[in-house]
Formats: sequence, C-alpha cells, structure tokens
Amino acid sequence: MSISHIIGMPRIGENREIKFAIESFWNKKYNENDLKYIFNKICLKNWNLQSYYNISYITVGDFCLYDHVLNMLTILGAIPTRFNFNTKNINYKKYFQMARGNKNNKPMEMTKWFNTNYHYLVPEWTKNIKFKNGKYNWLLNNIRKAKSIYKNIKVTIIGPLTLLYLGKKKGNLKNKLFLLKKIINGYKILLLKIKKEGINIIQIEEPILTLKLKKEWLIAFKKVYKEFKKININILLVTYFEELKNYNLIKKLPIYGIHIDIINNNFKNIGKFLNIWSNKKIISIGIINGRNIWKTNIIKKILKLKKLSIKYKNNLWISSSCSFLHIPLNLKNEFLIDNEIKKWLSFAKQKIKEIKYISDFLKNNIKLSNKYIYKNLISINNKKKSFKNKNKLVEKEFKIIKKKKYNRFSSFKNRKKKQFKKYNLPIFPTTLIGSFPQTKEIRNLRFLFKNKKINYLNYLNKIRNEIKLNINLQEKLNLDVLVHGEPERNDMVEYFGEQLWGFEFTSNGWVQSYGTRCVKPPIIYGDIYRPNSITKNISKFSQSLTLKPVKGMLTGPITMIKWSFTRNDQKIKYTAIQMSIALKKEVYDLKKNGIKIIQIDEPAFKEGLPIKKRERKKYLKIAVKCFKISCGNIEDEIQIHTHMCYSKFNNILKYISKMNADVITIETSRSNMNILNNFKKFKYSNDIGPGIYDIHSPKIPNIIDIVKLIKKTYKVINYKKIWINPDCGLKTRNWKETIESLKNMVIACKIIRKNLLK
Ligand code: MET
Ligand SMILES: [Zn+2]
Repeated sequence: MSISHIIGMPRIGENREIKFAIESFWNKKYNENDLKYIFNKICLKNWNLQSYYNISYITVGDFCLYDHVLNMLTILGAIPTRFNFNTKNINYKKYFQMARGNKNNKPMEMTKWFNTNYHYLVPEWTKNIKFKNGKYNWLLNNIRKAKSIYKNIKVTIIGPLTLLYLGKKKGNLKNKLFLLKKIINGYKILLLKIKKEGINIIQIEEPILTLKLKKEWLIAFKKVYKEFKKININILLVTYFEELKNYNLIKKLPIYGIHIDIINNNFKNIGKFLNIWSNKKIISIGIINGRNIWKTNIIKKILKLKKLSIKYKNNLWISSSCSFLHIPLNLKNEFLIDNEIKKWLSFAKQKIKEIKYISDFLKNNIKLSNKYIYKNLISINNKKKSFKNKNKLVEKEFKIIKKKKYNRFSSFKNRKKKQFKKYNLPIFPTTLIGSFPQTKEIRNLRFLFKNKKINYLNYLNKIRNEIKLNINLQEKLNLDVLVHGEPERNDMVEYFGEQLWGFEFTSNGWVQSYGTRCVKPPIIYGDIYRPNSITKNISKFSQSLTLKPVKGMLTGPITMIKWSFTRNDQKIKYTAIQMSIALKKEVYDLKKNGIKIIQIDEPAFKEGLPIKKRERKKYLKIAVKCFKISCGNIEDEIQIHTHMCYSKFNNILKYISKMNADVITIETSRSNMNILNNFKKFKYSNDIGPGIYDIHSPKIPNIIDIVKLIKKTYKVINYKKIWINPDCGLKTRNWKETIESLKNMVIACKIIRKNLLK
C-alpha cells in the first residue's frame, strides 16, 4: 500500500487567469470580490485535478495571489513594520503595496527562491516585529472550502525556521534567532486554528534542512518542533531541492513524517538515512521531478521503490520532489510542439497521473503490464533511440573549441583607454539595460506576425519604426550608449532559442517568475546549433540611425540554459558550451557588421550557483569559461558589457571578475547600494553600472534621490569606473513612467558630473 500526495500546484491557472485578474485589480477594473472569485476557481481546479487522479491527500494552502512568503507573513501578522499597516486589516490592496511599493515605501526586496527562477519577497526582521493578529482567515477560509468538498486534506505552510532564515535583519536586530520565541508562539496560534478546522496533517516546508546549518539553527529546530508537538497535530516535515542533511537531528524531531526530494538525492545516500528512519513513521519520497518536464520512467521508479514499500508499507508516501510551481500545468494545451518530442514530455497534470500510477502499482491495484505503464516505457525507449537530439556539426565545433583559452588580447586598462577615446564617452556614462516598454501594440504586432496575419516586410517596417522612435528618444534624453529597445523580442531566452536548433517551444507552458510575471521556458531537447545570424540585421539597422554607439544585445549562455528546461540525457555543462559556441558566432557577426559595444546578459549567473558548497567552484569555472568562449578573444576596441540582476555577489566576485567584461551593470538600488561594498573590498577592477533605480516598481525616482544614490556609489568606488543606468530592462514599465524616470536619471547624472568637475 502507499499513499500519494503532491507538495504544491502551479498557481497561475491554465491560461494565466490569475495574472490577468490581478492586473485588472491593479487597473481598478476588478474589485476584491472579483479577485476572490478567480482565487477560488483556481484552487478548485487544482484540487479537482488531484481528486480526479485519486491522490490520497489534497494539498491546501499552496495557493496565493502574489507570493507564498508574503502570504505566510500576512497570515502570521509578521509583515514589514515600515509599512505601518494594521496587520488585522490587510486587504489585497495593501498586500500588493508591500510587493510593489507605495507612495511612502519602497517595495519589499525580491530574491530567488533557492536555486529556482521563482522570486520571493524577503521578510524584514526588525526587533519589534510581531507574529500576532494575522490574517488567519486567508488560510482558514481556504481550508473550509476544501473541507466542504473533500475528505482527506493536508494543509501546507512554510516552516518558521525557513521563513526566519530567508528574511533580512533590519534596524538593530543582531541575530534572527532572537525572534525565535515570538515566531514559535505565532505559529502555535496558527497551528491551533488549523487543527480546530479538523485538519490533522500539516505539511511544514523547511527546505533549509538541506543546507549546512550552524549549530544554533539546529538547536532552534529542536526547540521549534518540540513546541509544536504540544499542539498534537501530525507534522509532515518537507525538504526539497537538495540532498538531505542533518540526519540525526531529523531523526530526533517529534514529527509524523519527513518528505525527501529523491531527484536531488540519490537512493544510495538516502539509504543511510532510511537505515535510521523508523518504519513507524511516514517517509514521503519525492520521486517525480517537480523541476523538469520530462516524462518519468515509471518502471524504473517502481523498481526503486519496491524495497521501501516492503519496509514502510502504508507509511510510504509517493510524491513530487517539490512543488509543481516550477513547471507548466498541462501538456494537453500544447498544439504546436513537434509530435515526437511531445511524447517525451510531462507537465504538472501529467506528473500527477504518474504519481497515481506508481502508487496504484505499489498498492497492487495494477500490474506492470498495465497499458499506461507499457505506453510510458515505449516513449522512454523511443526518446533514447531518436536521432532528433544529436547533431554531427555540433560535435565537430565542440572538439575545436575545447582546447583554447579565450582571453581578451590586452588588459582592461588598455582596453578602456582605447574604448573611451573611440566612443568619446564622458565620465559617468549613461546607458540602459536593453528593453523598452512592451506595449499592447508591440505585443499585438508580434502576435499578428507569428500567426501569419501580416507579412514579413510589413512587420519589419513596424519594428524598425519602433526602433527609430527608441533611438530618437534616447538621443533626445541625451543618453550616451544606446540600446535598440528589443521590440522584436518576446522574451530574452525565447527569442534566441527560436532561432537555434535543439530548442522546442510551448505555446502555453507558462511558469510563474514573480507576482504576475510569468515566463515560458523553452525546452532544450537536442544539440544546440546556430544555423544563421540572429541579431545582425536589427543591430546593424539600429546603429545606422545614430552616431552614438548602440549596444548589440545577446542573452548569455548560462541564462539561456538556466531559464530553459534542459536535457536529461546529457550533462548541462556540454549544453552550456554548445550554447556558448553559438553565441561566439553571433558576436563575430556583430563585430563584422560594425557593432562596437556588445552586451551579453547573464541575469541567471548567480542563480545557477549550486546549493551544495562543494559543487560551486566547478559551476563557476564552467560559467566563466562559457562567457569567455562567447566573447573572450575579441579586439580591444570592442567593449563587452554584461548585465546581472538581483544578485548578491559576495562570494562570487572573484569569478565575475574573471569574466573580464569591460562593464557590468547590476541591481543595487533596492538594497540602497550596499552591494557595492563588496566590489570595493574585492577591488573589482573593471567598470560598474550600479542600477540607480528600481524598475520593478512603478514609482518614479526623483532627482534628489538619484543624486544621493550616485553620491553613495563614488564614496565606495572610484568615480571613473561608474556607469549610470536603471537596474534592469524597462519592458515591464509603461512609457510615461519610463520617460519621466529616465529624464530624472539623466538630470541627476548631469548634476553629479558638474559637481565633480568643479
Ligand atoms: C532580466 S535581465 C533583462 C535584460 C534585457 N536586456 C532587458 O533589458 O530586458
Ligand atoms: Zn535584468
């Protein structure tokens, strides 16, 4: 026998209903009730799906409107004190203000959820924070609704220690664990309320248990779960993303069961844990990959589970490795994917079905000869035999590239001299990160072209017009290094992937990135090859419109890989090098066509960093190598930029510096330029563009604030190294916000130049 469950579902709805509903709320077309209606509808759909496949426990509490961390804070009453909100009176309007900022307050900081591309809002731990008077009903009402329909329900929440750990100390709070007592009490109030609803299983997610924790945190774990034991509710402690650690601690915790992500552990390692894990307790095995979109080899998994099933019997639970938040919902909505490749895939809905069949088999309800299992085996074998994923041309290129070093020809100092003279750049050169607002009209234009409703020439003309407007605007604003604005790009990864071999695309495979922002990660199924130049024509055209330099704009190898679903039949390292070779050809093409400044965006560079410390060096070395393959050996006059956002660079500056980009533009404004201290400590030698305003918020930065921020930058870093730019592309902003913000940015920059030159 075995019990089946999942950790969590995607939250955006089959057609991104949630995104559109929230945006309508922001535009005042929807009220709070309209939003609640959509909220309930999506929850119901998700629950029904689990019930349809006979999943033993339906998971409730995984749904939220913007971010599950902010939700947890709101439910507990532990929202940032600086907003001055009464925790009892939080409504959706205030909830979104915390995420997006309001007149008086900056938005909460956003950062990546472990090694995923999902961003959570960072809790703010001040000394006087309370875990009291929360919006308990946000969760309790949801539970009531589910209870009225389904019998077996499991409620999920983020664990107190993970919540504490992921937050940021503010004010004079010295140690996050000073808040331990308060947070325990806050959670106990919540747990009691959940129990009162008749719930007896609660899933508490503590992914930090896979990290190497300091002793004080391990002690805290003991304290917390000892206290929770008093509530007398069954706790399934959930870990994911990495190898389980802290075996002895976990063994001693008074919990009902533990969930292990078996995709990122292997059975051998976990064997040691299972030796000490009693069969009187629940062991939940996350055997279906919640992070990729490949069909599971059902028979292989069944064979792996058989032994466990004998030991744990009813106490063996079958699940996904982590929440399905990180993959699209339903493969059935895909009509354009190549038919052969489609048979290799499995999205959230299909993965729930896989869980069902594995658990049915373990319950002896079906045999290995079952039709579904047989069909699964056929597709797994067909993929292995297919010719689709191999390309001889790539193999050849790969061999040549392997041996070389790819260093720039001379030192940064020399390069800089040549570049600044040639492009006549002032101090504090101003630039943009790449994209301009993606208006409805632009989206519609691309849509019409994609669906063959307008011909290529017509489309091209309109795109060129857009670029002209963008260049004119930047000249008028008096920016120094221009961008073309990326109107032809839907998404920075998709755009390149579409023109490369080895990539496949979904039409509806959306995944939440943060809030209402969703991405459609491409699927890398085969060897990557660039058959034709990708950006040459547009870059050449853009440069022809102005005497100022216009940056060629490419997406870097690591980002291309990290923001795609990658192959499960080849090491990621090889895929990344294949991608770098394709980009290298692109860089040469740009250079040949008169493009002098080339930006290679690597916003996913930091995110690729493995959670496991011992694997980091290897990753960083490959990531640097890939960047250098793409643009390393190129003439001194060509100025290479890179851009990274949301990154805390603390430990990886050494490697960023090895990339040897002439300029790096980064996100710094949300953290008030604090990140720059690390660049100073490290003595980073190349140029830096610390983003001087936050493009993720609709707030227009005022001149005085920008001036202050710029002043902060050159207190830390030699002014000659500093570039002035927003902290990321402007595609999520509207034109009005964009123009006003940029005007202020340029004025502030001029004030600074004047002051400094005096
Ligand atoms: C997430 S980083 C985005 C970089 C890209 N060039 C843009 O401006 O949109
Ligand atoms: Zn960015």
